[in-house]
Amino acid sequence: MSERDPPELSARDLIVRVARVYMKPRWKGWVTALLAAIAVAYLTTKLVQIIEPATNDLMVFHKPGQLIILPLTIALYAVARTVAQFIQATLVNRIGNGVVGDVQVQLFGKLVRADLSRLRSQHSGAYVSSVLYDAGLIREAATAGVINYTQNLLIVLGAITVMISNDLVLSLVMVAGLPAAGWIMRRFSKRTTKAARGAMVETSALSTAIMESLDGVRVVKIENREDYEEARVAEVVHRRQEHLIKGANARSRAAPATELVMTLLTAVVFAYAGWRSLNGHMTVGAFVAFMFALGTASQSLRQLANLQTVFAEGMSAARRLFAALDVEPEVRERPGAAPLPVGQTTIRFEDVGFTYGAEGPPTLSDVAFEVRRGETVALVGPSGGGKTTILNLIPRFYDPSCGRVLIDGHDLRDVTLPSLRRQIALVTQEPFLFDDTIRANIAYARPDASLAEVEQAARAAAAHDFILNLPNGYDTGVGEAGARLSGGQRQRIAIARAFLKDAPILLLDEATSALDTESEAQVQAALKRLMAGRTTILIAHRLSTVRGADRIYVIDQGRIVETGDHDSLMRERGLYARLARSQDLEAETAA
Ligand SMILES: Nc1ncnc2c1ncn2[C@@H]1O[C@H](COP(=O)(O)OP(=O)(O)OP(=O)(O)O)[C@@H](O)[C@H]1O
Repeated sequence: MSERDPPELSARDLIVRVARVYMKPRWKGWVTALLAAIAVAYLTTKLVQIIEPATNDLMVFHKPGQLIILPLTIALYAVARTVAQFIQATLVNRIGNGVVGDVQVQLFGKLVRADLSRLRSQHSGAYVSSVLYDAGLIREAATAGVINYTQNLLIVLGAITVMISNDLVLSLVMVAGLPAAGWIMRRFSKRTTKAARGAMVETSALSTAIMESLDGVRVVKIENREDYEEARVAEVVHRRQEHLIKGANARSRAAPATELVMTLLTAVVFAYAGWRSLNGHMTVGAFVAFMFALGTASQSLRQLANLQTVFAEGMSAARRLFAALDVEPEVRERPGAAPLPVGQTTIRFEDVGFTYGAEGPPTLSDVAFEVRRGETVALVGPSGGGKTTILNLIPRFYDPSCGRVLIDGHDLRDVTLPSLRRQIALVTQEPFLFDDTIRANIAYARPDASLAEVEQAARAAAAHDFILNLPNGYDTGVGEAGARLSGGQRQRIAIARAFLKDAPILLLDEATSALDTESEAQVQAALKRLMAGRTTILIAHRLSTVRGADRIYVIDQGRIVETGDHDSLMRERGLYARLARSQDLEAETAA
């Protein structure tokens, strides 16, 4: 039941795709930023070029006429360059953050629609890290990275041109040194790529470890495991640090190593230029200009070396991003799927088999039953028998591995997902509430519902009175996952949500297991009202709650092993009777 994983993309495919998806919609700004970067490179080259006449005319030939013109020209070039740099930076920031926003929204959109099996296969911390961290890395590579790279590359080329026009032989000596610098950059780039990948994996592990410790904070406290959790997180932090240090080292060594090559070449330049000057073949201006060009080129080369890391990290992030975006959910609508008509809402399982994951033993085998409109059917049986799995197949959280699930004769795989899920209300063991107001939580399925409708649903769910006693009534915030409410209150909010949704099919998963007697009585009464007139499938561990069901299916090891009402099943003296007896015994012991 796993989704199909896409093949890994090559570097070229990644670049093309980042350009198509994120850069194309912003091409005007991006091209302007690139033009600004080219202007910066051009003006830098101009500044390099002017050094020779400036030095010769002012220092060697002492031309007073140039005293104003040359410094003024330099100042003009410098101001123009700064303007171009401002334009470039502003655009790069705007485009970059736009890209981050796009990536984050797209990634979350994909996650929230992904198969349950996939979402369950990874900790949510990993998704959080991906949404927050990877997006930033892609931004850096796709905007600042590309534009600065172009700029610095052009500056290097410009500086080399100036050097060649000055002295061909000397330039050839310098150009001969470039492959050495290139080799160093490639070497370090490999290391940074590796470190970037490692850091990403550990960033996701870190979010996971932190979220897990906080989610389970009560267990951590009661078991005095704070030190252990701290050490666990410290270990991940340490591993992440190792990768970050390796990456940073490679990055910071790449620049000085490139610089070393350039400085060694400078020594060669001095030797050669000194010899030429002694013979009267080189002016001071030419030499100073050459050295200035060399300095500019080497600074840009250093920047290029640094940018290798940005690209390496961006590529790793883009690879992860697209791998996540390209996963096609298994549970999806067939082409031409039609809405499920609102009809009798008879649910039918036909020889359904189901296996979690690609292999492993089947969780369900030959499950066949029918629930007609308005009936209440209970699923009972030992823990792990497959009751929740049966329930999960009805809203298509998963699809059966074999057999069919039908509503009013329509195979669920042939109907549209929203139309199917509109007809189903689900109240689970641990109802989930969002960190929002009571009203928003009740109206989650119908955000347009009026306050009167929300109140009516809350009354039916025996929740209205306690809601009015809260500080802000229906506008009271419930806290993270409803933490400010009791278990019974959360249940009743979930029941109110189901009332408001008013769906013809009701799925109840052990809705009253965690409540005290008084809460349970209130919740039971509310559920009874909710079930009236709806097609209901109810899972319960406590058999006392299923006595009123029209039929009871006893599920054991993925199969229906007994069927009947309470009395007939008791007479059968099978598994149900045994479970009932053991629960009576427990009740007596508890009393
Ligand atoms: N996401 C999953 N991935 C793999 N196996 C799973 C998954 N969910 C459940 N199972 C396995 O499927 C089997 C049936 O689980 P299910 O939750 O349907 O049982 P249940 O009858 O509802 O149990 P309980 O009464 O304890 O809630 C169990 O063996 C369980 O380990």
